[in-house]
Amino acid sequence: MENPIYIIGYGAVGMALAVALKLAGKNVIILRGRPDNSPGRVENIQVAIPGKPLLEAKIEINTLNNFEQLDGIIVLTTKSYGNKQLAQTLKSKAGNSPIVLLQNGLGVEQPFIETGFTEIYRCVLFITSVVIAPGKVNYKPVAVSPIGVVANKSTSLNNVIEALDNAYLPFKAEYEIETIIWKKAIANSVFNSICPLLNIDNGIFKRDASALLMAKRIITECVGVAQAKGIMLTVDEVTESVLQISKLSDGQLISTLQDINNNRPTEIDTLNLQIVEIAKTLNMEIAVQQTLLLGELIKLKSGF
Ligand SMILES: NC(=O)C1=CN([C@@H]2O[C@H](COP(=O)(O)OP(=O)(O)OC[C@H]3O[C@@H](n4cnc5c(N)ncnc54)[C@H](OP(=O)(O)O)[C@@H]3O)[C@@H](O)[C@H]2O)C=CC1
Ligand SMILES: CC(C)(CO)C(=O)C(=O)O
Repeated sequence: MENPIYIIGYGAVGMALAVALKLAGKNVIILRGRPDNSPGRVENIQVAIPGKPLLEAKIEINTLNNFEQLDGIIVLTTKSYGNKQLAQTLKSKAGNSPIVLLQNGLGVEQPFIETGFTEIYRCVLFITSVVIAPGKVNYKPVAVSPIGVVANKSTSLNNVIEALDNAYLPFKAEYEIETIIWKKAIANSVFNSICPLLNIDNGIFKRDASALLMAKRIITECVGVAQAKGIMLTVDEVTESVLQISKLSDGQLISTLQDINNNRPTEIDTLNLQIVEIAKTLNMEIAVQQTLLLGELIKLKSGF
């Protein structure tokens, strides 16, 4: 049997990906992201796609504590605030396994670089997936998700794509991943701050011109930082992307709002607040005041 694909994180993305890969004939194991001493088990996971027959597959759910060594691609679908701890935990188990980060945000790969991982890939996920019951997610693919290289000393990007690409959650190789990461991170800095503060769904920007105007102010600040880093993005193209996401996820609550509602930490540190940190290194702090304020308000609202 081929080496397993280890999916770390038993959440909305991890479950959808595990079922998609299993149905493509892959050997998949989900490992819980948080420390857990439970024994391994097999669970039937269901993925509901609008207008399509229900997908389901039996998936092994296990914990990192039960594995001394991971010989296979490791795919991270956990929340980004756990990365420092996970990089430490995975350090002794991962050997030279490639690690693929499927998380939103900027700088999420940093803990893995600092811990000495040599083969790191980042994906920008164009899907929406929400847990609706234990072992069941509502899932919608939006576009093919690009994966690019962050650090690579051996296996090629194409091997990773070959292992992960599938009919339900398709992936493609991307050689300019940094620009796409920034574009999505700026879009998320809009959705993940404004929507929770207004306690409203993602459709607000296509419904309400004044909300879109507010989004544009954040986009303008963040694009300024991106451009100063040499990332060639324009305010218009990021605004277009926000409008498109707003249309496609109308009625849906952004993860940060779900996190606040469920009394969980949020990923705002790797969104608005990370862009502010990058701005500081460029002496541009004064240019990201609104991005900072929204990030700090999210911190206050979430209590973490
Ligand atoms: N859902 C979506 O539509 C999209 C999500 N993303 C991104 O994908 C990533 C995963 O999102 P999603 O699956 O929705 O999130 P969920 O909240 O559904 O699941 C995330 C998983 O993270 C794990 N986790 C929570 N806290 C920690 C921690 N401190 N340390 C390690 N692991 C932890 C938990 O795993 P466990 O239960 O195994 O312990 C949890 O199941 C995020 O970065 C998100 O921004 C990007 C695009 C779309
Ligand atoms: C903006 C959105 C909804 C796009 O998939 C997303 O990234 C998320 O749910 O975290």
